[in-house]
Amino acid sequence: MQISRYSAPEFDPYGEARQTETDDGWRAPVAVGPLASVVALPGSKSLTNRELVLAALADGHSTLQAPLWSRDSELMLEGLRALGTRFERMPGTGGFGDDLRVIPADELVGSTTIDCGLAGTVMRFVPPVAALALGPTTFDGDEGARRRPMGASIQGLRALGVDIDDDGRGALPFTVHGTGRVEGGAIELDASASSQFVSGLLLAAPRFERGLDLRHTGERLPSLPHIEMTIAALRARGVDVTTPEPGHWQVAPGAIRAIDVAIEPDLSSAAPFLVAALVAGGHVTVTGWPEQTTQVGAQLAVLLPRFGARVSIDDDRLTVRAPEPTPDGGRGIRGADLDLSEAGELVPNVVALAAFADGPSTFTGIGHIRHHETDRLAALAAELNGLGGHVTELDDGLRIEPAPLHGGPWHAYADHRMATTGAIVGLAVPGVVVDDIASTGKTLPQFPKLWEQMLA
Ligand SMILES: O=C(O)C1=C[C@@H](OP(=O)(O)O)[C@@H](O)[C@H](O)C1
Ligand SMILES: C=C(OP(=O)(O)O)C(=O)O
Repeated sequence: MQISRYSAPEFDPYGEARQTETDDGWRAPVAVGPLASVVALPGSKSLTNRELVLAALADGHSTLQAPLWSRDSELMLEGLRALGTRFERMPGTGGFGDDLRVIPADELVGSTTIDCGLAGTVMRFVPPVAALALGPTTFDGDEGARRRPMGASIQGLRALGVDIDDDGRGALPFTVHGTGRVEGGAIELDASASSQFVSGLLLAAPRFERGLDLRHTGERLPSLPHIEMTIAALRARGVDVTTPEPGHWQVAPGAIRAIDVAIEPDLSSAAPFLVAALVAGGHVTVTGWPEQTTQVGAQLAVLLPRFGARVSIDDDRLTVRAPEPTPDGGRGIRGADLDLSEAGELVPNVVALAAFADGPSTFTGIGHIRHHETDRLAALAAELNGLGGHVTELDDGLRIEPAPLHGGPWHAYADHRMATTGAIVGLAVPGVVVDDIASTGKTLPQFPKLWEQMLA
């Protein structure tokens, strides 16, 4: 199947990070002393990509202020553009690139191919939009994307009356044969592999003729805060969404209001910087921390104290301070046993923290992160153990027993959060070389520069 590879004419999300790589990879800088750093971060991936979809389906022009500009948001933009949405860039208000006006298509049109890259939000949020377009839309992506589960999206759309051609593997590539309308109605699906199956259908549901009555049938439902984020974004645009009981959502058919939205900084991208304060010592402040948010990254304010961090919030600045060092000069980081099912995207960075604790940690409820950009449970165990660590894979989690680490190669598996996890380890372990720091372009193209600035 022919697909058009990702190419954004004006913007190379990997360019900036690539410049910091040598032929071997990126030599993770070692922290030479305690940190005293202030970090500002660009917009949230999850908020940006939800608002792009909703703005494309809205009843007028919407403006996104301070959206994220990264590979995942560019792929979303290109996908929606291919279906007829128009975009106008305007001078930015957020310090990390332009603002964006979104002009919905009078009529969405398929007859196109959409590259999902490795973006879960693109592969799960755009097919329901393509179902509302007239004509066939083929979805494909990176090699790693073809391993990510798509069965629940495909079956869910079929149950709503949408015609889809696939090869039966429940994965990319597949073709949605849009007819310009989706009947909608009541369906069941198993979203235990990803909350994004639910979010994707909810986002487009107001445009289905009968709306949507969706029940999750699986035993577990990961990443609930991300579903709450979807519901909040819909409600902010006047959509009637209810949750009669856990795992059951109803969306009434109706207009999606055009609004202007300010995108919050990405609090999950804050994780490596805040974890750095514990690993290197000292303190790190992240600016623009929202007072109220649906972002799961806000849980860092309660998660990091479980490892001994001291967290304070002063206006819109969140500061994380390292614990008091132990009498023998240790970092004073405690091990912790945590169910991280809500916060799967924070796991890689938190695992790096656990590797420097005084005692073991066990993280459970995260079997689904085997389906993220890579099998993150296997990748974290392999990379830390390759440097002398003692990490055991569990069915739905990881056990980390701290062990002295040594330098060596760190594979990112094209996974932005594996790359930043290697950077965290390298703060305290000389000679860690990350093979693909440019993978951070997925959500944070400025990562190497911000990391250097934090250490300066
Ligand atoms: O809807 C979203 O924006 C996301 C949902 C979560 O996916 P899973 O439910 O697959 O973990 C999260 O891990 C991902 O980074 C972003
Ligand atoms: C799982 C993640 O991404 P995606 O949106 O591609 O699922 C992530 O960012 O950690």
